[in-house]
Amino acid sequence: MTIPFDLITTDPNSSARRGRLHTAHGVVETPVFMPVGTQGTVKGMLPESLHDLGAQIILGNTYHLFLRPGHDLVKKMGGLHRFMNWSGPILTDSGGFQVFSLGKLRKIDEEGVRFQSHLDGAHQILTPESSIEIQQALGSDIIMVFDECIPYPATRDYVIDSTERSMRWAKRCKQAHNRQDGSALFGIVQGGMHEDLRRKSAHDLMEIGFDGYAIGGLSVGEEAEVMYEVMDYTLPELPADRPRYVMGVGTPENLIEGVRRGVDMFDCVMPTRNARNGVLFTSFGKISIKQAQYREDERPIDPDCDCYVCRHYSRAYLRHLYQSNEILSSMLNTMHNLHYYVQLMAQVRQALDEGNFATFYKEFYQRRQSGVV
Ligand SMILES: CNc1nc2cc(C(=O)NN)ccc2[nH]1
Ligand SMILES: [Zn+2]
Repeated sequence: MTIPFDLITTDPNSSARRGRLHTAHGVVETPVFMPVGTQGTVKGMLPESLHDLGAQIILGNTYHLFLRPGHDLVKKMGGLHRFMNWSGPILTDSGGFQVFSLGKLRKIDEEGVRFQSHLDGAHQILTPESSIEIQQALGSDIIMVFDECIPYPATRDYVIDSTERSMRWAKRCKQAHNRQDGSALFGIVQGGMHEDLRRKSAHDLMEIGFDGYAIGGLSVGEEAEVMYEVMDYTLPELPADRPRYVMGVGTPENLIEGVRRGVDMFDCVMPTRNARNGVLFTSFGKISIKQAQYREDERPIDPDCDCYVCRHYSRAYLRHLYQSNEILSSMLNTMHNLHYYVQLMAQVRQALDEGNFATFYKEFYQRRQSGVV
């Protein structure tokens, strides 16, 4: 089944849109932030806690689960939903990004990518067909095509050759995708930071036809302004009645700017990875909890946050846990950061429902002017 996407409203003053995505494991209200669960777990979070803070859909990484424990084992255990006890929708990326950022001695050719596992050096190969097979074995609700996330910077010739190959791979993915399990297949726009190549990639994908469209190849070291430019000229090329997903993005500001330009879905390791490094997101900016200034600070991380952590713990305690390298430090910091990201999107959806996204947008930046309290 194609994933029916209801476009509910488009903001009168911008390209922001409110939508609803129907998946085999439930409905996803958009715009949405998807926590990353790389190895079959959102690090430090119980699935129930994820659900309680408002997470709707999570992301699994094909590269990691393929290497360990193996997609055959996960399938044998009933699929990723059952394996990790997450009953909501799961989107799996195709492995394209990780194989380039983690794999060793990669060799790319028309067939796919040969690499050595970062775990044990074993020689492996990922192809469009095997990536789809792995994602279907995992039981993914939203499957991503296998493509190359082009490094930045790259020569125009490299971008042209790589993007054309990724479009050929996208066609092979569509042919390999078995729709019987109710999963959806999303195409991924590449094209580097070149407007003409991005527009052509979008059109090539629409020729093939997908249930949703992602913008890949961003958040690879480019300036935020370049990221926004790519969104500005790529998003209007995509069909309005299909979900748009920007991969690997981003900071809270990136999410708000993406929403304003018409993005429906985001994923990023920033809230979870920063949490483990003691960096906490708040409505007025970021806090590095290890700083001595928080040693006797009895206030919550964010007075405007109603998460479990902010209702029960002081900055002083969270600093103590971090300094002591306690397991609970990662757990509580992650819970707060994910609550911030997920609730930021809930506030965006509410503003779009109430027709005051413009006011929300202005206030989002005003609160950050005041700086950390
Ligand atoms: C953290 N930055 C970041 N950029 C990404 C790009 C892709 C992509 O183009 N996949 N085909 C995927 C994940 C990403 N994460
Ligand atoms: Zn909080």
